[in-house]
Formats: sequence, C-alpha cells, structure tokens
Amino acid sequence: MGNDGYLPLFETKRAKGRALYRVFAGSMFVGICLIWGFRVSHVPREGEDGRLVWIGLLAAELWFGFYWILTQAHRWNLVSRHTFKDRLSDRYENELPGVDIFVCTADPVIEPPLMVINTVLSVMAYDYPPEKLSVYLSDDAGSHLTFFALLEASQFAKYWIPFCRKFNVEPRSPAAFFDSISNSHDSKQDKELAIIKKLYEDMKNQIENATKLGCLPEEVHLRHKGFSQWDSYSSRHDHDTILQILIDGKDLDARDSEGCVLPTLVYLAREKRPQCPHHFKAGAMNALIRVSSGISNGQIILNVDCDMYSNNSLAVRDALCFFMDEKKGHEIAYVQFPQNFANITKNELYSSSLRVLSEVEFHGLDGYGGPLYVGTGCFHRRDTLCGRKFRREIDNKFSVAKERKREETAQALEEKSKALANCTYEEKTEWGKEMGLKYGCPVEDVITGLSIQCQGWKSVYFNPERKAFLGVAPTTLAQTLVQHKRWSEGDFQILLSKYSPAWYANGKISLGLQLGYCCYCFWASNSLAVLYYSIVPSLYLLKGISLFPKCSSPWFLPFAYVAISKYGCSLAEFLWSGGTVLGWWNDQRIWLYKRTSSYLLAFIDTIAKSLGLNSDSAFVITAKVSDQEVYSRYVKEIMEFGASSPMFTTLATIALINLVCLAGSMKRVVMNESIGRTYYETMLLQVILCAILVLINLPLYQGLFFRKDNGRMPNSIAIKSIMKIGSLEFVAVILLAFLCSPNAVFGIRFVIDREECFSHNVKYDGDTVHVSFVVIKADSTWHSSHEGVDLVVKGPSGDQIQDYRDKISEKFEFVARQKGVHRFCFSNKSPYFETVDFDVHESHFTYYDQHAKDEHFNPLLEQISKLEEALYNIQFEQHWLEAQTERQAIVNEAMSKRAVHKAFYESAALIGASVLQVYLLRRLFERKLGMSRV
Ligand SMILES: O=c1ccn([C@@H]2O[C@H](COP(=O)(O)OP(=O)(O)O[C@H]3O[C@H](CO)[C@@H](O)[C@H](O)[C@H]3O)[C@@H](O)[C@H]2O)c(=O)[nH]1
Ligand SMILES: [Mn+2]
Repeated sequence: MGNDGYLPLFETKRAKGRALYRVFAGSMFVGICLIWGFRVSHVPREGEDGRLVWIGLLAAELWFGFYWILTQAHRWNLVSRHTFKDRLSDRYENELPGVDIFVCTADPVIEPPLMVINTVLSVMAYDYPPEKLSVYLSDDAGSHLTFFALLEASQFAKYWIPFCRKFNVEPRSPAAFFDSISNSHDSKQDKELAIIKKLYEDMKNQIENATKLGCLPEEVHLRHKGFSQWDSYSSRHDHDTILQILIDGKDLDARDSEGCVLPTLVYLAREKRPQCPHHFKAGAMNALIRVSSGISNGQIILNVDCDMYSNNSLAVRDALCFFMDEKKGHEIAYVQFPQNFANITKNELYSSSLRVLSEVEFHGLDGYGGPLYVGTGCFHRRDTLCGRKFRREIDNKFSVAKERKREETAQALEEKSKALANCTYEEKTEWGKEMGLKYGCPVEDVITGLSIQCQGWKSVYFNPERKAFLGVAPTTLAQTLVQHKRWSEGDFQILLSKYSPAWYANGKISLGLQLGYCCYCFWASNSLAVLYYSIVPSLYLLKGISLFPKCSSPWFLPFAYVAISKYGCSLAEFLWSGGTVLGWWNDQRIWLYKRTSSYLLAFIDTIAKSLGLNSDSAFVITAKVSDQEVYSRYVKEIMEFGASSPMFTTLATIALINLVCLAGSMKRVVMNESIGRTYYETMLLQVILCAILVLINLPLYQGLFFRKDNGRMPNSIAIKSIMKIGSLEFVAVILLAFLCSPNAVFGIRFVIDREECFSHNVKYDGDTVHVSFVVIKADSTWHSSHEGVDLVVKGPSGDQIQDYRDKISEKFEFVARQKGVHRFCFSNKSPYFETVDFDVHESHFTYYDQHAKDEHFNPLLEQISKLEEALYNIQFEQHWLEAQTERQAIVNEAMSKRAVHKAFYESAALIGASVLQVYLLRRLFERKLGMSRV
C-alpha cells in the first residue's frame, strides 16, 4: 500500500540475489578481457603458421565477448509481477472493457480444425462477462472444413461454457480437459461429465471424419447459409472475403443451455488474390482489427495462435489488472504472457520449451521497460495497436463496453464488414506501416512491439504460476530449425531495418532494452563465429598447431574460468527454470545446430535480400501434427532426421570434420606416447573443444551411420557432407593419411630450453624410419648465428644410430635393425628457447623383403600399399617443406623484399609440386582401384 492508502492492482518485485549475480558477471568480464589480452599479445608473426587463423580466432572471441555483454541485459535487472484480481473485481466488475480475441489459422492440414476449435472454445470460456467477450477466427486457408468445425463448436459451446462455469473447469480446452481427468470423484460432476464428454466425442468424430475425407457431406452444406459463400471460391489463394457471425452476442436468442448470454463468435477468411500480397499473419491480424471494430470494437485485443489454448480462465482479468491500474496502467500498451507448450518431453530433445527465455530473459527485459511482443498470448490496447502515440496526460478511462444499438441485422453488419477485409482496402493507407501490425518482416510481432515501445509505451511481462497458454512445440529437428530460421531472419532484418534497436530505438527506449532486443537481433550473425570456432580449432588440432595456451601457462586460467562459469551459469539457469541436466545438454546441442544451420542460412538470406538478390522471405508455418511413427520417436526422444533438409548437410559436415580431427589426434597418442604427452599438454583446450563437439554430435553419428529406422539421416545427406569434406584438400589428404593407413605421420612443434626427448616405437625389424626437424625460430632478436640443435638417435638397446650437431634443419632416414623403442633426444646449447618442428614416419615395406610370404600373394594389393606408402612420403616431405618455408619466412623478415618474394615463389612452387604429386598419385591410386573392380 502506498502512503496515500492507494492499493495498486499489480505489484512489481525485483529478483533476489542481483548483487551476487553482478559480482559474478564482473568476474566473467575480467576473464573475457584476459582472453582478449592473450589473443592480442600472442598473434603469430607475419609469415608464421596460423597467423590468419589466430586473427580469425581473435575476431570470434571479440564477438563472443561482445555478445555475452548483450546477454547481460537479460540478466542484470530481473523483475516479476503479481496481480490483485480481487481488487479489480471490487472496483471495476461492472465497468470491465470489451475484449476481442483473435485466433489465427492458416492451413487445415498442419493446423487441424479440431485443434483450432479447441483453442477457440478455451477462450470463449474465459471467466469474463460473456457479453463483453468476442472471439474471431481468421482462417487464411479459407477452408470450409475449418468453418464447419467452428460451426460445430458454436453449438457445443452452448453446453461447454455453462459446464465450465458450474464446475470451475481448468483448462477450458475440452480436449486438454478430458485428457487431464482420468479419475474424477465428484459423482454429480461425473454424470454431467459423461454427457458433455459424449457431446464432445460426437462433435470430434464429425470433424475428424470430414477432415479425413477432405470434404463435407452434401447435407452439411444445407445446415448453414454460410456455406454458400464458398460457391465463388476457387482456391485458398483466390477467393472473396468470407465472413460469418456464428454467434451474435447481441442476439437475444443466442443463449447457452442455461439461458446465459454467449460470447460473440465470428469466422473470417479475408479476400485472397494471387496478385495481391497478403502479408501472412500480419495481414490477417490487420483484417481482424478492422472487421472487429465494426462488430464488437473491444478496447482490449488478445491475440493467440490457433494452437495456443487458454490454460487459465482468469488470464483476462490478470491482464486487466495492468491496464486498469490507476497509477501505472495508462502507460502500458501490451501485456505479454510467456509461450508455454503442452507437448514438451522430459528432456526436451529440441529444446523447444524456450525455458530460459521465459523464466529468465523476459523477466530481465521487463526490468528495462517491457518484453517483446511474441505474437501469441498477448493482450493489446486496441488503439496502440492501431498506432496511437503515447501521451502522458491522457487519462486511462475504459469505457464500459456499450450495448450496441442494433438497428442493423447481423447479416447487414456482415455485408458491411466484408469490405474491410478485401485486398484492395489497404491500398494507399497506413495499414502495415503506421497502423496495425507491420508488414514485410517474418517476425511481424517483434517489429510491431518494438515500434510501439519506441513511441513511449511500456509493456509488461506476466508469468503466473499456472500457465496462461499452452501451445504445440515443433516435434522434429527440421521443423525446429525452420522455425528458428524464420525467427532469426526476421530479427536480423529488424536490426537492419529502419526500426533497428541499435539506432532507431536510441533514446526512445532504455539502453538495457536496446541491448536486450539486439541480443535476439544478432542471433543470425552469431553463426559466423560459432561456425569458425567449431571447425578451425579442430582442423588445427589435427595439424598439430596449438591455438590456445597450454595448460601450464597462466593464460590457461581465464579460458578455463570463462568456459566453466559460462556453462555452469547456463546449467544453473536451466535447472532453476525447471529443466533437467540432460535437457540442458540437449539445449546446448540445439544451440549449436541452430547457429550452424538456421542462423547461418538466415544470415546469408538476409544479406542477399538487402543486396536485392532475394525477394521477401516467406512465412513457413510450423506443423502442429506429425504422423504416428514420427511422433512416437519424439516421445521417446530419438532425434528425427527423416525428411531431407539442406540444413542437415552443414550439421553433418561439421560433425564429421570434428570426428575425423579427434580420431586423428587420438591416433597420435596411441602411436607415440611421448609425443602424445607433449601434444596433449599444448593442445588440451583444443582437444577438449573437439571432444565436446564430437560428444554433442553423437545423435548425428547415430543418425548417419547406425540407425535403421525411418528417422535416420537420409543417405543423400551423408554423401553430400562427405563430399564437402573431401573438397577441403588438406583435410582429404590428412583423412587418408590418418584413417586408411596403419602408418602415420607425426608432426609436433615444441619449444626447447635445454633438452627434450621423444620416443618412437618401431614395430618391425628392418622398417625404414624417416626423420625430419626444422628449427623454426629462436627466441632471440640479437643472435641468429648460433641457433641450431643437436640430435642424437638411439636404438632400443641404447646403441647410437645417428648424431647431428648444430643443425638448423635435417631430414634423414635409417633402417631400424631392431624393433622397439627408439629415442630421439634434442639438445639446445644456446642460451635462448628455440622452437623446433619435428616429424617421424615409419615405413613398413612388406613387399621389400618378404616376397615369399603367403599373405602377399595378391600383387594388386601390394601395389596399392606401395602407393599409399608413396602418398605418406609425400606428405612427410610436404610437412618438412612447410616447416622449412616457415622458417625461411621468419628469417626473411629482415631481408630485402625481393628475397622474400623469391622465397615465397620458391615455396609456392614446392608446395604446388607436392600437391600435384599427391594429385597424380591419387589418380593412379583411383585407377588401380578401378582396375581391381573390373
Ligand atoms: O499466412 C499466415 C501464416 C501464419 N498464420 C498464423 O500465424 C500463427 C503462427 O504461425 P506458426 O507457424 O505457428 O509460427 P510460430 O513460429 O510457432 O509462431 C511464432 O512466431 C511467429 C512469428 O514468426 C508469430 O507470428 C507467432 O505468433 C509466434 O507464436 C499460426 O496461428 C498461423 O496460423 C497466419 O494466420 N497466416
Ligand atoms: Mn506456433
């Protein structure tokens, strides 16, 4: 209670623990700055391996840091709201405003009429004076099946609404209610329950039969005059406006089974013409706004999607507590409820519950001026939706919904209103621009909400304990990705549009809200950094080049801290929002998938569109039903790849690259323990990153290689992604080198202070061991004459095999007389550190000295293995050349430009030659294989 004794209709509470969170966020920020510091201070010198890649990583990390700062706007200032509905009733029960409810549907196949009318019935049964309630169904398919279902529902409502009132039923969607009660004990209710259930089943059967057949029995057409409007109908894209007031609340005969007034119920299919853009849901909503203004003209408009049934019959009153509050109500333009879903499985495989968004992020936005309008579960003031600007002095009087003087009949009203839904009505008007929902954006809702907020209005996020609306979340991976493509594309378009939260909104909404909007608007551009981070470090892991600090370095700490606390925090948020640990893991996977497919495509499409290469993006409607088999996999939480989608190709490609890289790097450790140890010390973060990427992609590998059911990845995708990998030349070579062969090439780069030893296990007596090393650089700017290292090679019995002194680079081979562990010890006598690139490769030439053995009778195989061997030798040589080139480049830094150029051309020629060799040998190899098939 305020000092003046005023009792508000709602209160706003700040979340607890904000100070703690802010300290934590501060420490994260320090960590992020340190990471940036590391990147900037360790950029490889010009000419050194990985310089460009390093700069790319710097860019990615700058982006992630920046994006993380944006996400803080969602967490810095959480608030939650509470309403006092009893005060509302005490003060205003007789002066409640008219409420018009808009339900949109667009396709009777993916939005079945039975589902649609369940939503309609649930909102008709709100606990609100029925004479003030009007429900409008917009049917963008203009389907007579949907009309028929609504007609049936208008009859059923006469029994359903009194039943709900009498037994205070929740939820008020009949389907959801009958599903929820399996064992009711109230015997009086039991009897009536049985009756109403029977009525519902009858209606359901009628509707389902018609839907299955796809047409209506002849006699049905005679049941209602409204069907005659389909006489001139040619297709869903080409028909007149169809408008039918099915229940006229003002009609004294329109009463329910207990004689009470019924809410008004209207069916509308706006005019559609192929040459006339219809602007998807935004167009439908604007038609509804106009048509309803002539019929009921409720001051408050509730918008729900056809799958979002009301789960809480008091939600209208909750919303009114905000609008009608005497002190703050006048500045509130809309009240957004969260999007919740009825079909979420325990661990939400596709992360479609939007849990963190509704339990955390929107509360954060609310702290800065109000949430986005997200298209469903949102109450608006009619006049703000029509473009009224905010003015402080305007008083907040809600006129009581007046009795409409009905001189005209409902039929005359219908005829008059039809013109408002015609295609041409909007020509040369502000509809879609300054009035109603905005056109041209796949997220008409977000851009409309933003423009309302920019006019000075506030919005409110209300997330009550009992969920107000429950919808249908996507049940396959493809649907999820398509939906997110639409969202991220729309949001990104907003960023580039004239309503951009980054500049247009400047000074119009709070900075926190600007950042909050940007966070969603940048979803699409996130894809680039994520793509880079999920591919490049793994490829460099395979190459043996470290891109992160090694674990003994102090720079390791900020990386570890930021990664652990970022994911720790996200896990905590997820659990706190009611999720499970596995659910969180799935959520991370879907984030990766969305960012590397939906967001990437959205990014490309938006850029293409702004360059004029692409036309307007379409609104792909999310399916609300799936076939039995697909649905049963959804319930069992088995990932659905079934239908081929171009988005799967990028997902599969990334997954395979990471698998190859991890396998390749593990092979090094298995083949040579000593190198492996050093390797893992310098590569730990890269190994972890790659391993996590592989782990998170497990369902994808299963879908690609192991599953037999219809939900597995289509073969075409597997082939496409393998081809994609193949086109990356060096990955292909490495893939061959590491996976197909029993031998392997190791390359390791290490820094040597005094002495460093490696061992290599030679498997067979008489194997040829190829060794090479290059001193890449010395840590001294003054000396360059004394660099060079000694290398001593010893056999298994300690006998010295080779001994090189003061060498900058060497390449040699020897035949191991004895199998067993050979040791390679480098020593550095200079006073400074030197970086050495070292490579060992063992060839087991079986055909060389074991002609007579039985297992080698097949000369073709022998040839192939020879070829393979040659391929590895080339790779080995190439590595040595590269190391040499690198060294050369560093040395050349001080030399004249001409010399640099010469070295560059020389090395390019060398690399070119070796690539050519690889290519020629490969062809030979392929031809051999081809021949062997003949
Ligand atoms: O031409 C169209 C296309 C869609 N719709 C309706 O729009 C609603 C939302 O479509 P849906 O495919 O379910 O999209 P979602 O991604 O689930 O919807 C979210 O995102 C959309 C913006 O991208 C918003 O419009 C929605 O309100 C919001 O719930 C549904 O009721 C459709 O019937 C139309 O009325 N006409
Ligand atoms: Mn939907």
